Amino acid sequence: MSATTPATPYALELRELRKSFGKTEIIRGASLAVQKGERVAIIGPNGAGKSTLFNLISGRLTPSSGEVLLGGQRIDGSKPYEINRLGLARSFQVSNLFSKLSVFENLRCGLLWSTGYRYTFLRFLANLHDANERTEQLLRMLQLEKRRDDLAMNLTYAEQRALEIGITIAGGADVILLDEPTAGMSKSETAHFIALIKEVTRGKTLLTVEHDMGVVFGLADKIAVVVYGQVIAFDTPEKVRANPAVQQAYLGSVLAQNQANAGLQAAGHQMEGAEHAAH
Ligand SMILES: Nc1ncnc2c1ncn2[C@@H]1O[C@H](COP(=O)(O)OP(=O)(O)OP(=O)(O)O)[C@@H](O)[C@H]1O
Repeated sequence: MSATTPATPYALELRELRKSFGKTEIIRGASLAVQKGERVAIIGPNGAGKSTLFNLISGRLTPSSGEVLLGGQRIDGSKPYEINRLGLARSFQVSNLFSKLSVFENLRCGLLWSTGYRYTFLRFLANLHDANERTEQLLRMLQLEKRRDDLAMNLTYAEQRALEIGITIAGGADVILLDEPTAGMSKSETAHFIALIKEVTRGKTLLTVEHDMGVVFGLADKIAVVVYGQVIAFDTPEKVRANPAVQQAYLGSVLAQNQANAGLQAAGHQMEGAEHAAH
């Protein structure tokens, strides 16, 4: 036996990842190490390379150089379904739901697909009972029990997003990638949905690409700031918010913009106060 105990591998690790499209390098040596169970929001300006990073992690794109490791195992160069089998699932857009299947059937398909039922019919039968039970559990978790037998196409937008996340987690992957999970939702739907995501991904490692700072600060244990194809900061929300390099490159302007409206009202009150003091 070796005298040194190997350290627990990261749930997901990017090592000096690079990706060029033609002559243009878009990902320029991005590194990131995510611990098991962490919830990470990837933020950054438009065109910084966030979606490209997601595509490199999930196998949709192959890196020009560098490594992607899932639980310590190299996955760069593997196909998306192989990466999925190894325990990484990525959310799909609503349009990828089976619109003419019921909510229950959509979830069960997601579950059976990831458990590899299609190899043999006997395995399919053996899995079916378990799959039905697990699907019922998921329905409860997603708060979609009342919609169990409705067709996916008849759900509200927020319910479709919930179903899509349900399908993503159905196969039991440990690492989940969600692309702007609350995009297009109202404020109250968003708040509810953040709580739902936290609930259904408890204990899992979660990465989201997110533009909405409310969602970022509500959901993430850590924030990875991507600027010009590199991860320029990776830390807790408080530390990222206070990081001068992040302020300068990105967050300062975004937060300033987000707070502008609220700030106007506060400024109004301060002005009133100042006028009273002057008199
Ligand atoms: N397949 C591709 N071929 C050529 N260029 C691409 C390809 N995919 C992405 N790009 C370019 O890479 C850059 C980064 O794009 P990407 O979508 O990763 O950024 P992003 O940070 O997700 O942006 P946004 O926040 O606007 O969604 C962009 O300039 C984009 O045009």
